[in-house]
Amino acid sequence: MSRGESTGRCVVWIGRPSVEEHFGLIRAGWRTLVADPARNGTELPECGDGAIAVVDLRTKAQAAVRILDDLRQTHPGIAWIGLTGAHTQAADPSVRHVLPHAFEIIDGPSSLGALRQALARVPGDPPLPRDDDAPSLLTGNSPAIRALSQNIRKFAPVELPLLITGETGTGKEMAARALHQLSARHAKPFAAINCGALPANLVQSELFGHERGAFTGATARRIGHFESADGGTVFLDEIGDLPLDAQTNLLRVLQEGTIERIGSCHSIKVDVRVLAATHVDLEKAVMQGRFREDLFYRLNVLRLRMPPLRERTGDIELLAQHFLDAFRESYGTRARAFSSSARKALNAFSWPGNVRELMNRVQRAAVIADDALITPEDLELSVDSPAGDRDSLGSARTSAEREAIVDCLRASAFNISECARRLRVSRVTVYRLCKKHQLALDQLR
Ligand SMILES: Nc1ncnc2c1ncn2[C@@H]1O[C@H](COP(=O)(O)OP(=O)(O)OP(=O)(O)O)[C@@H](O)[C@H]1O
Repeated sequence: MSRGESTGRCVVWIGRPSVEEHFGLIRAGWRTLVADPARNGTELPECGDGAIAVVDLRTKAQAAVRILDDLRQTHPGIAWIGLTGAHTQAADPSVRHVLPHAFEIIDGPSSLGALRQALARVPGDPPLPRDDDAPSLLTGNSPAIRALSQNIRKFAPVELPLLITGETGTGKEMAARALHQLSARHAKPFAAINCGALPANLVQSELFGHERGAFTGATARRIGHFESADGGTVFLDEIGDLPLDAQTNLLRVLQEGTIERIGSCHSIKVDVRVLAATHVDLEKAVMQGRFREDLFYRLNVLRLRMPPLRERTGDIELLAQHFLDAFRESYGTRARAFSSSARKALNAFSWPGNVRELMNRVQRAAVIADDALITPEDLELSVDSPAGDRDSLGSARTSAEREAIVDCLRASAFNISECARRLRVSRVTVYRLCKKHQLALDQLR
């Protein structure tokens, strides 16, 4: 029993958390119960007085406030944290009215880090962190995952840059966190930066910082991620998206261990280990002149390949059950296991979105299943999956087609028109192909 359980400390999430939010809290040691207005109506999960409510006001705010009101009646004085978005303030006055009573409001795009920090600020015993048992975070027992875990243990203490390759959702960031936690740097910061999500004009400033007046709008000095992670690890996700000028500066960090803030000509020593990840072929990017060759060789000293889920024989059912157990406790769902046809469908499916997609499908199934056993329909999977016959040439073609579509959808930020333009096909064709490959856009994101 964790300290969180013994003191009644838990999170009651009002709304429906994304799978990343859900598992992010569970991994941080928080027992997480969900009151989803779309599913439970106004039914409240059973929680102790030490509970903290996280009220998701980004969508269906009024329904969430109704549940919060009920919870505050049964647990007067319960601390709650509000997650608000662009539309929250404009909503019903009853929603606006409740905001001043929040322990804290997190405004803007969801950030798990900010939520975890806000939860830690609520007075009371924090839960025991579970992040320290890093190797077991990579749930799985397949030969591929066991070999990977061995390599993570081997590479963690080595002070060299490392490149993690693998398809989307295979767990690259998880592996990077495990490498950090198993290294001598574990007590220092771990900074995860998605290079693909940074606006091109802000990349340098985000990574290396800037001086006051360095450019229009730089009204104060800003410390970049490399400086604030001094002594720790910097994880650069989607490294292939880093603009060329930032690549040059990154090379200097790797060669000389120094950075310069924008607008300054002083070098600052930084001691960070750089881990980078890519889901695109960096060798190809080098050949096309989009990625510096010298940087590629610097980063590619050690390499970890994250196996796609379809290669992890035996792990699919294990992971599915692992996620279902967590969702069952959180949602109080009836579903306990998977029917034999659901297991067959899980194993036959090709999982283009890998573990992330599996989590999403299991979450959805756990929420909607009426029975103790989850069916293929609950998972939105057909029993006759197109990937059933994996070794044939036809299957290889199907796989390549599916991968091309997933990559393109991702590169187009899941905008169908943009994806159709890039693939030079009609939007209808993109929809048809998504259907053919059972690509559910909301499960891949
Ligand atoms: N072995 C695993 N056990 C439990 N959860 C996992 C495992 N592998 C991945 N996950 C979960 O799957 C989700 C995707 O993982 P992660 O973000 O690490 O993938 P990624 O390869 O970095 O994805 P992307 O390329 O899209 O950034 C996360 O919520 C992560 O917690």
